[in-house]
Amino acid sequence: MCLLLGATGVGKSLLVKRLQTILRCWARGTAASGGGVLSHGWGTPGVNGARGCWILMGAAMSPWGLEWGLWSGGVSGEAQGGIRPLPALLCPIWVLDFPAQLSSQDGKGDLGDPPPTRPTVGTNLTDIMAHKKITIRELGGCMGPIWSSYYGNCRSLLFMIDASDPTRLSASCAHLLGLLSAPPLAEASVLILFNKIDLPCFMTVEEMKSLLRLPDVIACAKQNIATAEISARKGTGLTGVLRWLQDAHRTGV
Ligand SMILES: Nc1nc2c(ncn2[C@@H]2O[C@H](COP(=O)(O)OP(=O)(O)OP(=O)(O)O)[C@@H](O)[C@H]2O)c(=O)[nH]1
Ligand SMILES: [Mg+2]
Repeated sequence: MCLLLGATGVGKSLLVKRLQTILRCWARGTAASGGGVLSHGWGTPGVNGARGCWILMGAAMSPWGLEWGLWSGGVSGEAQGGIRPLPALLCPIWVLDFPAQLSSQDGKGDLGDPPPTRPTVGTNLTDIMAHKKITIRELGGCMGPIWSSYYGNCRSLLFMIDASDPTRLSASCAHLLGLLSAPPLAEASVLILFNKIDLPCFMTVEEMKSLLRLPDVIACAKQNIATAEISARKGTGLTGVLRWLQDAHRTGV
């Protein structure tokens, strides 16, 4: 179980929806390539080499680019974007792996318009398949007073902070310290997410971390704590969140 916590309106529900969209997209991509995830290596152009080039280009562009490229299978990269198929008899084939970046500049492109969300009153359970099934339990920000009833059986914890609204930092800090000192969460891996980095803010994330005394908090906490800067709206940093979840849930529940 992964707990997803944070004040109301920080973007927890949108994050879960975006993670689902990304995973659906990857699942379709791997299915289109015959379910085969290509590994680094060499192949013959025109057989699987050209397709390998396509995968490289698609993955570098976006998951949608990847899907489109695979559907178009066999169309040369040159025709679609000025990337020439490699002329040699053997050309590299790349792993169809997590793309490093899933974002577009306007927040509408790759992942589509952000789906609407409503304040979560209560709790939302969502299963995602990131190599194995991971259940994410979002607790609405308004449930803060009773979050602790849900700490049991928690392997990982995503704690979200609104990076566009430093006025709520002190409340987030109090919540975070409460979580880190809760005995049932002593073994959990913790990822602190600074969300909404697409919005302008008068304070940088580094300044916020320093205000939160985050280096000291991390040094003193029992848990393994990582941080990430993301935009659930644009998709920035979400592949990193999925990787982190995979690692945190590699064993156990
Ligand atoms: N600009 C921007 N808006 C975001 C981002 N993430 C979420 N939002 C918006 O913030 C608002 C609140 O998002 P939710 O996902 O409902 O927030 P929540 O944390 O689930 O809130 P509760 O369920 O009330 O605890 C919505 O309008 C989202 O579209 C982001 O990265 N950037
Ligand atoms: Mg919500």
